[in-house]
Amino acid sequence: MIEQLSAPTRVAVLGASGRMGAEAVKAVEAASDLMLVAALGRGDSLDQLATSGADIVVDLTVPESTEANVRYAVEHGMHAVVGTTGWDSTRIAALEALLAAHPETGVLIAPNFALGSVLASAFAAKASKYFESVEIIELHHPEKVDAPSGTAVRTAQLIAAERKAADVPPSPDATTSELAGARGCDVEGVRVHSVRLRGLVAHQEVLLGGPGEQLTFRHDSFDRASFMPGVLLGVRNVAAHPGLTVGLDGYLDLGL
Ligand SMILES: NC(=O)c1ccc[n+]([C@@H]2O[C@H](COP(=O)([O-])OP(=O)(O)OC[C@H]3O[C@@H](n4cnc5c(N)ncnc54)[C@H](O)[C@@H]3O)[C@@H](O)[C@H]2O)c1
Ligand SMILES: O=C(O)C1=N[C@H](C(=O)O)CCC1
Repeated sequence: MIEQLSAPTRVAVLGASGRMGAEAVKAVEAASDLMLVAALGRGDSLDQLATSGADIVVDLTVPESTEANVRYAVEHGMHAVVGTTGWDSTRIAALEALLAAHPETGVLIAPNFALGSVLASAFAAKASKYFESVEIIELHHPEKVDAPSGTAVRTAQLIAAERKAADVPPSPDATTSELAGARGCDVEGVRVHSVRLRGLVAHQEVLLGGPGEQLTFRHDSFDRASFMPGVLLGVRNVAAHPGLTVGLDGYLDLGL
C-alpha cells in the first residue's frame, strides 16, 4: 500500500530576527508538518511573502507595522497568525471589513500564545463577577515598547464583559487626589498597572478582592519557549477558522 503524505503547510515569519520571531522560526523549522518558506525582517519587501507561496503568515513585529502586514497577507490569500500588540478597536473593525471581502481567509490575533496565560485570563474573567474589586498588574522585560501589555488589555476587556453581563458595580475606590499614574490606567473600568523590570519576561496578576478575602490569578512566562505551543496551535488551526478570531481561547475548548 502506498502511504499518502500530505504536503507540509508553508509558513512565513515576519519579525524573524526579533525575540519572538527568532523563537517562532526555530519552532516552525522543528515541526515536521510545517515548512518555513520565508523569514523576513524590517526593511524586507512584503512581496517576498507572495513569491514564497506561504499559506500562513506569522506576524511578530511591532505595533506600527502589524496592520499593514496582515492586510497584505489577507489581500494575497494567506491566513495570518498575529502575536503583535496594537490591535485597538479601530484596527479590528478595519480588519473585519477586509475579511468580509475575503471570506475564506482566517486571521488569529492572539495577545498571548502561552496556554497558561490564556487559561488564567479566562478563569479570572469568570471569577471576577463574584468580587467587589478587580485590578491587574502586568510585569514585563524593560525592552517592551508598549504599555499596558496586550494581554492585560485583553484580560481587562474579558473581565469588563463578564462584570457588565452580571451587573457588577465598578470597583470601589475613594481616591480623590493622586500623582499622575499612581492608580495605573483605566481599561474599560479595570485599573491596570505596568511594571518594567530587568530579569522579567512576561507575567501578570489579576487581583480579585472581596470582604476579608483575595483571590489572585498569576501567570509567569519565564522563557519565550512558553509561547511556541500556542503559535503552532494557531498555525495549525487558522485555516479552519475563517474570519477573525481574537484570543487563542477561540481555538480551545475551555467549556466556560
Ligand atoms: N502574543 C504573544 O504571546 C506575544 C509574546 C511575546 C511578544 N508579543 C508581541 O510580539 C511583538 C514582538 O515582540 P518581540 O519581543 O519579539 O519584539 P522585538 O522588537 O524583539 O521584535 C520585533 C521584530 O520585528 C521587526 N520588524 C519591525 N517591523 C517589521 C516589518 N515591517 N516587517 C518585518 N519585521 C519587522 C523588528 O526589526 C524586530 O526584529 C510585540 O508586539 C510583543 O508585544 C506577543
Ligand atoms: O514581551 C512582550 O512584549 C509580550 N507581549 C505580549 C503582550 O503585550 O501581552 C505578550 C506577553 C509578552
